[in-house]
Amino acid sequence: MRTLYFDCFSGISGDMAVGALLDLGVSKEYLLEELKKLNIDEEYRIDIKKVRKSGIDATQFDVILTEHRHHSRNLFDIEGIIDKSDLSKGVKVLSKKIFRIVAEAEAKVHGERLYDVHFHEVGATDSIIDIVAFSICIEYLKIDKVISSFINTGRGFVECEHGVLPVPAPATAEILKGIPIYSDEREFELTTPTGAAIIKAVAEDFKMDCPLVIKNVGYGAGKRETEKPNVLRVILSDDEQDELFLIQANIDDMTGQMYGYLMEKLLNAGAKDVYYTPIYMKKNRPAVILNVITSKSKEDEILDIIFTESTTIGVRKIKIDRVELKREIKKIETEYGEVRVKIARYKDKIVNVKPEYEDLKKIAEKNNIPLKELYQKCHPREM
Ligand SMILES: O=C([S-])c1cc(C(=O)S)c[n+]([C@@H]2O[C@H](COP(=O)(O)O)[C@@H](O)[C@H]2O)c1
Ligand code: NI
Repeated sequence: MRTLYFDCFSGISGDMAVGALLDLGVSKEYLLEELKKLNIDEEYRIDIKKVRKSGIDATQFDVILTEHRHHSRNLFDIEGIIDKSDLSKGVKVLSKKIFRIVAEAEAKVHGERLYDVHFHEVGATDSIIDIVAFSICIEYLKIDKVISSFINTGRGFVECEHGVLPVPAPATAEILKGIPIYSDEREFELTTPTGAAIIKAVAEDFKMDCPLVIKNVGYGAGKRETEKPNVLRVILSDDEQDELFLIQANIDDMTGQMYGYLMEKLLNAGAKDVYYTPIYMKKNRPAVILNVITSKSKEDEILDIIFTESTTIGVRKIKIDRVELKREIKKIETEYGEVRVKIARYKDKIVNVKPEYEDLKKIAEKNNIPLKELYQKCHPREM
């Protein structure tokens, strides 16, 4: 199961949330392509760049309005923009959920009816883009569960269209009802109504202690420069033990080159291993068994290649378990330069050390030294 943990130690805003998911690995091209499906009657451009925040490499997501038409949109207008787009159903549902959370808070804070609420900044194009972009990114990541830390709201006062407001802003405070908040010494707004609505819409739980195995981390940059890193951190954990399968097929009518090509394609697509076993089939026909070890997550791609690049019309699938030694790759200096070695440990004891073939191959060709000599000379015992 894929779990995403929002570490809101520096609050959360719309652009930080999008920046963090991009930094985690959402395709920028995919996001920009999907956003084209949103027809907003205002010119804008999107700026996505890597920045350094207190030494941390983070992604900054910025919506820059290239024309300044003042928009006063209400929930009905915004739902219309989203519904008329060609965005996926999931993105539309989540985007409208986030906007409704803000609208309900606005209505409560100002004593208005829901559809009479006119958003201030959140109704502006940049906030619409932030919210829809976040929905696109979270769908792209195929997340099963979202957990968040307590929310650092910041403190002090903030100036906005309303005038000067206490932090958390009234709308933010309304949205964060029931959600654990805190503030540190930083005297400014760390969590905005958009950021609060986003985390409220997606997080199933809020806790500071969240044991998980980190698969990947992303950092979304906040605008302000502060001594503490003004970033939103997202942590992806994927506890799905990727099941392994042995896929087999008996083949007797392919040429050697075709077998070679098929093996290369399968390995390049991420098969854990590919090998052929010679057999004799009915009527003593010489043939091979194609053996492909693949993880479940790669299975579809592997099957595509087998059925398009081989002559087989059927495969056998056997679920297998595998016991693997802990491995690490270390770079070490040798007289010929840097060589990577693969180190395998069994019960914390090094049981195998092997220089990386590609590195030795480069050295052999560059220095005109026989490869076998390099394996002997560069064997880790002497390294
Ligand atoms: O846009 C809305 S609805 C809004 C409401 C309030 C209230 O507290 S009421 C405050 N603000 C302030 O505007 C900026 C931008 O907020 P985003 O959520 O659009 O990033 C921020 O300072 C809010 O406190 C907006
Ligand atoms: Ni307001």
